[in-house]
Amino acid sequence: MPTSVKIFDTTLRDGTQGEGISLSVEDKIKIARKLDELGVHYIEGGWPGSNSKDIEFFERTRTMTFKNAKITAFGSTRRKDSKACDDINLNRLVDSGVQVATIFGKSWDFHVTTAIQTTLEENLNMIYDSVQFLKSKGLEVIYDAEHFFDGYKNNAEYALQTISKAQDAGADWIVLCDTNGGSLPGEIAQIVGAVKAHVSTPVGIHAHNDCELAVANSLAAVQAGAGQVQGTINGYGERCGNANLSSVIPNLQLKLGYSVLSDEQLKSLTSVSRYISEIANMHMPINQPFVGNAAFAHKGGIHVSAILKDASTYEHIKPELVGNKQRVLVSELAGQSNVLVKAQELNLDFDRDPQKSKEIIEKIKEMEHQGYQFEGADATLELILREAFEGLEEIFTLESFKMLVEKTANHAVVSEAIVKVKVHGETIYTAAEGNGPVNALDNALRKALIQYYPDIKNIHLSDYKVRVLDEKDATAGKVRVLMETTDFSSTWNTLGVSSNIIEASWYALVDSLRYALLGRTRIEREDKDQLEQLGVVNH
Ligand SMILES: CC(=O)SCCNC(=O)CCNC(=O)[C@H](O)C(C)(C)COP(=O)(O)OP(=O)(O)OC[C@H]1O[C@@H](n2cnc3c(N)ncnc32)[C@H](O)[C@@H]1OP(=O)(O)O
Ligand SMILES: CC(=O)C(=O)O
Repeated sequence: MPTSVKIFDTTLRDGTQGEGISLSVEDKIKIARKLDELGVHYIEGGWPGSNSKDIEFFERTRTMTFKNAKITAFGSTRRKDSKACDDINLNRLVDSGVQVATIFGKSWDFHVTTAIQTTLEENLNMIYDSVQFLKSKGLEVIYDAEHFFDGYKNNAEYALQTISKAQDAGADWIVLCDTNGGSLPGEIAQIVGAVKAHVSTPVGIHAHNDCELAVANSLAAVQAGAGQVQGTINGYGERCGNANLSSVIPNLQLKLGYSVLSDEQLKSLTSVSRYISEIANMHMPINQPFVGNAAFAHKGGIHVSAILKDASTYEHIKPELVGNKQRVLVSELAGQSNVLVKAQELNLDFDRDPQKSKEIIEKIKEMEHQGYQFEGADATLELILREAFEGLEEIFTLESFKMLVEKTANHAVVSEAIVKVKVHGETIYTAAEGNGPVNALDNALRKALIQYYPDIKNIHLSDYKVRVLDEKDATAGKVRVLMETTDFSSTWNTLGVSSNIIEASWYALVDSLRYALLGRTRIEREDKDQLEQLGVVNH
């Protein structure tokens, strides 16, 4: 049985077959560089026979140096009833300049007769001729046996004949594909075992996630003798995606003891996975195992109390092993421990005053009962904690505000806000228009404050969400406004709750400015450092 496993990353090929993902050549190159730093062994860059973007990717990468990974180009076996040497796709693989070609061929008799509409014999010839042609050009050849598991279940003898043909023609790897993602781990293990008894060529696995089992199936295949796992970062890919390498890799290395990456490389997994989600412009689920923001976040008071004694009470691995970190959330489910940990995180000067933390917990629970929810509003929570532990200076006080919203038959809606605030003992009136009432209020408040706090010109509202709260007693008829503000190098979130949407927005707005003016925290700086490392923040 192998003790090491090769990782074949297909984020740039099968990953881009996922709905909503489209990468430019520049994006692909950035991702390839990151994957190489992570330490994957193969990077499948695309299909040169498919489009000019992929041809350009290979043109550019052929002169680049990769420390760890081999770049591979993807294609299919030759078209039916033709010669391999005349096949455009196979020639594009050779012309791409890669040293490794990955081609897929049919294993399932039903696909041979229905999808490509040829004979079982001709399909065997297509496989043999194509692998042999690429080998004759000096390439390492990875043969992806498409639909192998479905083919084996339907006609095991034929499925085995197809991979024997690839082996006879000199394939370096035979990768068994669960293309439709419908197999279960027990079946995968049994069939990989049967294949291992049939061929001597090293075997790999390529699993799709249609039953949410791609990671489990990949692990089962490795345990049955597969030495290569194909997958994508964050599980991107056709339909429900491919095996998620951000989970496959740590499971193989930390749970099953296979050698995959170095310890240092494994520590970059979280940042690589988040970097790729940024470049792909795909939302990263917070609860993604190992690398998600919530993968080691503790909310329940019981959990937090225990992790303070020993983190392994509620953590299956040390988050640092994969470059993630522990987080403690404060909410209505919190106990005193949550507040103490949060206060420590914020570097607050407190002397473990149990009475004070108890009061804060009570206050937070009451506010959550009224509709506040602090998990998404770290800045508002921080202001509450700073206020309680350190006391905060008042940057201004509201005397009043008024809103005017006017719509005439012939003109678009105009919003205007008039604000009266007291700053440093002086009362200031301002009025401003905006493209909506909240924008007008924001503009008027800034106008009042800018002479005292010129820094606010650099901050902007970047997101605004309103949620109508459930009809529970305390929250009936209320809305919760969540605001995101940015200074283009960091962002922070604040929150307001009221039965009036303008008042809720006001609370969130005031907190967003207070937070900006009262100084960023260690956490904000850390996040910024992390984003800089990821290359997401530009100066
Ligand atoms: C399991 C997988 O994920 S495989 C990868 C799937 N990815 C993609 O398809 C993305 C890239 N694809 C493309 O850009 C295009 O489909 C191309 C350029 C490859 C082919 O385009 P076209 O020539 O217009 O063919 P089209 O896509 O309509 O049909 C596929 C053809 O390939 C044939 N084909 C399918 N699999 C194979 C195979 N393993 N070996 C040989 N031929 C095959 C089909 O029979 C069909 O031929 P037909 O037109 O004679 O019926
Ligand atoms: C090759 C491939 O992508 C598959 O069979 O799913």
